[in-house]
Amino acid sequence: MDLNTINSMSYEEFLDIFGNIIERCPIITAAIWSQFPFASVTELENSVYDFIESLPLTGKEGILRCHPDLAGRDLMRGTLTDESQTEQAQAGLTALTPKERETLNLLNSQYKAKFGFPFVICAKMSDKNKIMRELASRLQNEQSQELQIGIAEVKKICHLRVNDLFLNVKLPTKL
Ligand SMILES: NC(=O)N[C@H]1NC(=O)NC1=O
Repeated sequence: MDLNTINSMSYEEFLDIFGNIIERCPIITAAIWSQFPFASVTELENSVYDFIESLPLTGKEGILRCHPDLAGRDLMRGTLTDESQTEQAQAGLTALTPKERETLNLLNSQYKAKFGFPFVICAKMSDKNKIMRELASRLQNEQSQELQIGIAEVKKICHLRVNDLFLNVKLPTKL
C-alpha cells in the first residue's frame, strides 16, 4: 500500500484499516485523519505520537487501560483483537504451561493493583521469559516511570502494526 492510496481514503476507510494501530483506541486514528495528507509513513506515525503526548496523564493512563493483559482473560475467552492475538502468540504467550500462566497472572494482578493500569510491553519484540523478567522488574518502579515506559511500549507496538499494514494490507478493490 502506498501513501497516495492512504491520503485519498475517506475517514471511514482509514478507520477500517488503521483503527487499531493503538490497541482499542480508534479515536486516535479518527483524530489524525484531520492531518491528511501525510508526506511519509513517519509523519503519519508522528501524528499519532504527538496526539498521545498532547493528552493529560489520565488520557495516557486510559490508553494503557485499553490494552488487554498478556495471557489474560481476553486470551482465554478468545476476545483479543486480531493484532493482539498475533503478537501474544508470537511471544509464546498462547502456549504457556499452567504454572507459567499462573505466575504471569499473579504478576499482572500485582502490577495493576500498584499502578492502576495494566503492564504493557511490545510482545513482538520480546518472548515469554523476557516478559516475565521485565514484569517482575518493572513492578519495582514508581508510577510516573511506568506510565512513561508503558506509553513508549505502546508506540513500539503501533510502529510494528503500521509497518505490517504497509507491507501486507490487501485493499478493498473499490479503493
Ligand atoms: N498488555 C500488553 O502489553 N498488551 C499488548 N502488548 C502487545 O504487544 N500487544 C498487546 O495487546
